Amino acid sequence: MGFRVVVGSDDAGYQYKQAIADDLRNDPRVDEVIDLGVHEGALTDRSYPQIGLAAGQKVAAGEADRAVLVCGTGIGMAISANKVPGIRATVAHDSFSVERSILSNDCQVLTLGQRVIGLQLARRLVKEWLGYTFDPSTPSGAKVAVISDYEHSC
Ligand SMILES: O=C[C@H](O)[C@H](O)COP(=O)(O)O
Repeated sequence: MGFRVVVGSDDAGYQYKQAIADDLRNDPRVDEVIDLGVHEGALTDRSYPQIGLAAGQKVAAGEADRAVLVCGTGIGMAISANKVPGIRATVAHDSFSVERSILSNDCQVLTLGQRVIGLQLARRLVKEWLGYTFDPSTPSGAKVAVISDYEHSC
């Protein structure tokens, strides 16, 4: 079974979100692309907090496996998605960080900054990101479990 991937952006990340959504729809590893907007790419009343929170909720509810979110820097999307219990989101603009975000940290959410990196790098990073799967039996699994246990205790 393939990935169900949420995509989302604010106005500042709209063009990259559209390109990444197209790539995902053509990727055989992806079963479903869920586009939470924004859909216009012009000024809207929804910005990174609304989209980041909605994406996090979708993943936390089990309605999607992962999310890739784009804003100007990736920072606001990461902060917003991380407010949803159970979500581990990070901005990552290089291959190694993208790899470790899955293999070390089991992040379900990758965020990118349209004002920070080029489009072709962003597209390549998403492609690489889909190739990694977290293994909870590795030493990293115990570390991520500390975070999950803390959340459950709150
Ligand atoms: O992290 C926030 C994003 O970069 C956003 O796209 C731009 O935010 P701003 O308009 O508040 O600078």
